Amino acid sequence: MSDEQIRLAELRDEIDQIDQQIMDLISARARCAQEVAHVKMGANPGQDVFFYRPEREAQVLRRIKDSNPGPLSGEEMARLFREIMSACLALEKPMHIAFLGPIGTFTQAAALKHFGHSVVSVPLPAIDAVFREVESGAAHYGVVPVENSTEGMINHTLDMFMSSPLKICGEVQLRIHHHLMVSPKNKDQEITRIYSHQQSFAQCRQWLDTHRYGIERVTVSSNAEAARRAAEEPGTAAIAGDMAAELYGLEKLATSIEDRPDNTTRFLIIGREEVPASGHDKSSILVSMRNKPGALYQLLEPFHSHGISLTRIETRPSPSGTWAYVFYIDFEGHMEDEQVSKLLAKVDDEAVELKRLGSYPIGVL
Ligand SMILES: C=C(O[C@@H]1C=C(C(=O)O)C=C[C@H]1O)C(=O)O
Repeated sequence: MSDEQIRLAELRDEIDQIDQQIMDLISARARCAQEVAHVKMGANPGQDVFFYRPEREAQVLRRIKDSNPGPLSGEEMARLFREIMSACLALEKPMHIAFLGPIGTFTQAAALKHFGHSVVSVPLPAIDAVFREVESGAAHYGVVPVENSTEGMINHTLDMFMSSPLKICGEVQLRIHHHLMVSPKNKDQEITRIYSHQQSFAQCRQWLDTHRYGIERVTVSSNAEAARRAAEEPGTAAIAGDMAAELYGLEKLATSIEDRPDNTTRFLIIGREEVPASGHDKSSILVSMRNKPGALYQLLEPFHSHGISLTRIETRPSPSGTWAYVFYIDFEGHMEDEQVSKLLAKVDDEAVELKRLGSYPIGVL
């Protein structure tokens, strides 16, 4: 054998030995997780056991990213541990995660990015159906889109929080890449119709006007539905993501056609319990104010005086009456923090209504 062949064989033997150690350690870790499940069940007999601990998972992933020695990037290493934790949690309790479907949507991709692939992901036809699935207990958690960097807030999600008892338990961001895709069997046919979701058409408007001007654009309920139709109907194409292309066997004619290169959608994890502090958290509230001069100043001044950073403020028409508004506010910190607790007491004094939507770990992946 040549020197290179001898060296290759030595390295492969070393990799085999390391793989055995990794497998042994992951198995030992999984057995620990099983023991943790028993401890959780014994801690509060007869009460709901929340096996999924968002704050703990965020701490694990953040520590992995911060202590990663390379050569893999911190993101890559955290994604590997995300899947290990997902498998460990599934040993404790298989998580049922409802998401805005159908299968193949960006929301499903966000759900799998946040929870890992060892969950049972359940597609629902609309955002309110996702809320209802979690409220009823049919799903442990839900994943819904809340804002896009190009198109702004998803109002249906914000409006659901006005009436739902659910809490925000986490957040996850996804870079959104849109592709123009067709069925391979129709690849040589002229495209006379393009299917996609309204948000996707809006995020690719300039590209379409430049490269596919004049072709009919038909809005459908989701990108996955667009891909399904393009797979079945000759002369049609879809704008959708990688998951939909793979799911429906479509070929990409043009990739990453979104107008803004940083096109990102933020998703919320909704659940039935409040999340303890992880050390790197944010909070969300809904506040309705009397419609009088200085109302907005009265609402925002306490954030300044208590040194709390706002990360998002949106207004929505209040269901209670004409021209009354509800403010949807995200800010840094956890509601258990002393300064945040004082802030919310002050806001509560000024507001007509204050609804605490939840405190949750800042997204890690
Ligand atoms: C092991 C636990 O249960 C779950 C699994 C975790 C893990 O694999 O690290 C972390 C948090 C929980 O979602 C735990 O609560 O510590």
